[in-house]
Amino acid sequence: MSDYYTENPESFRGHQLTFSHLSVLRNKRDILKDVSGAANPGEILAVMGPSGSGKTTLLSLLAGRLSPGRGEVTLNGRLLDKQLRRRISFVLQEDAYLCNLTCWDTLWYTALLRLPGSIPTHKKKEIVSDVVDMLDMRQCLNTKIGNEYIRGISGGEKRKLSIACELLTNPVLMLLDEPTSGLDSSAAHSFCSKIQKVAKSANKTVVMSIHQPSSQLFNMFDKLLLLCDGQVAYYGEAKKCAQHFAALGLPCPTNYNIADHILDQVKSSEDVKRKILRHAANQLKAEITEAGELKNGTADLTEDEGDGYQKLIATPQEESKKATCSRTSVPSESSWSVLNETTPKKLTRSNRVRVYVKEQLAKLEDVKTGLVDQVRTCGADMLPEVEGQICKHTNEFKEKWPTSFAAQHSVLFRRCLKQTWPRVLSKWNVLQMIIIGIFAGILWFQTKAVESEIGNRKGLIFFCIICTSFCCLLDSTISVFSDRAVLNKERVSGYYRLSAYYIAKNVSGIVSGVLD
Ligand SMILES: Nc1ncnc2c1ncn2[C@@H]1O[C@H](COP(=O)(O)OP(=O)(O)OP(=O)(O)O)[C@@H](O)[C@H]1O
Repeated sequence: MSDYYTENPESFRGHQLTFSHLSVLRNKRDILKDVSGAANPGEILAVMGPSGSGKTTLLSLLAGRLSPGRGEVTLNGRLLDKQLRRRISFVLQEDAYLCNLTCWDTLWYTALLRLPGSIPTHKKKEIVSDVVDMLDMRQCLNTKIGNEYIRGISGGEKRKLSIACELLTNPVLMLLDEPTSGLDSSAAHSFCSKIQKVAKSANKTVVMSIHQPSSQLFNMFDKLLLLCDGQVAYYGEAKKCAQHFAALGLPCPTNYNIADHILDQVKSSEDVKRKILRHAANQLKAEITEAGELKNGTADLTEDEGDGYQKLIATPQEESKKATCSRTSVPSESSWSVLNETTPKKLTRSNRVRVYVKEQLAKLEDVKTGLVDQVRTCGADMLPEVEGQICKHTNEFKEKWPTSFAAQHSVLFRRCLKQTWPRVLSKWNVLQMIIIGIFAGILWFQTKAVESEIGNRKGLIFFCIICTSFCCLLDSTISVFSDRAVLNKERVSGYYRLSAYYIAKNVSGIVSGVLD
């Protein structure tokens, strides 16, 4: 794997996604109601539910593309802002592409548009190559994407391409909306194992909505969020879900796919649904009460201690233990038990939390002092370099666009030409031009070079100009509709400025029109 995925420590450390009490109301109907949960780095959170249960709406909220009526979404404790939103990738159910480009062209132009201009070209090629290898896409690199008229890459390859385009930017969070729809169970399994590999090796947080996974696929998920009519029917470890439903008196029959079983239950009678939802709501309430008890214990902490506490209360919840503990310095289950054993029994729970927070803050202070000392021992010369690196990373993510206007225009111009080129050079277009040429030749054959023929000659020039302009205009008008989905997708993801696209499209249209 390229060091691009690991060299930025901030991104490799991973981002924990937390969403709490999300509610969306549309046309007086609760599309989502009080949905809470979390997803950890290196893990896959699967969102399941019957059709219309609110999976896509939830993913749109998590991507920051929709504002919730209530609730909040945070990444590593920070509310989603414009800067963070740009580091989230959202792969839609139906993705749009330029049909005449090959997979390699698509990836390469995406890399040129989305990777910061400061990365040299050879490094960008290396990154694209790595992503191709990660998703095992070598065999379709030179195949056109295609559309309903042009035979192109398969549905599964299209899904991989969508994910590859997003992986190029090294996102901190990947949201995939039904990435396996349209794939057979073995293709879906192989696809998800690749996603799992990427999540684990690059420490990405992955949330995917899925309809009806096979049992093999279901076992790959670390956590599961089951939705029923926009409400949480189950949230927790995927492998504990069978046990949970059995405890509710709804055991999964032997040799039956647990994913199918739980979907059947949330689609069954109103009584069963109510029972499942009530139980999930009670569970959530219990967790909130526990968190509330812990929070009360920090009322008299200082501001710094309070910050440490926020990290601490995130960890007792079962879901956040594993990943955060391995990557960051938040306590693990074992540290909780150590804490319980080593602190005097008379201390209340809130006081134990306080002692623990103080210890952790002291440790962090030690680490900070150690780092400063290390830099000092290596020589003061290193400081400007370190500072420069920090500023570079920070600025790269603060800048509004990853590349300059000129670079965007140049890439978009080449891409537009590549997209229109096959049409300009198509046999039908060449034949059309020959017929128009013959027609004009017959009409204006052997026009004499005398004053009385000036009108005729003007007519010929007018005909040629109108013919070229209309072909150009018609082509642009048609392509606006076909390219619109691509433009929308790329604009929402912040690929480029609209002005750069508009100018590139027009200039390439004129060039193709003249060559036509
Ligand atoms: N803007 C809107 N106005 C009114 N209703 C909406 C709006 N957006 C979504 N809905 C409704 O909200 C419900 C949830 O939609 P959503 O697309 O999130 O479901 P889903 O679980 O992703 O479904 P599927 O699995 O079929 O893709 C649907 O019943 C849909 O009709």
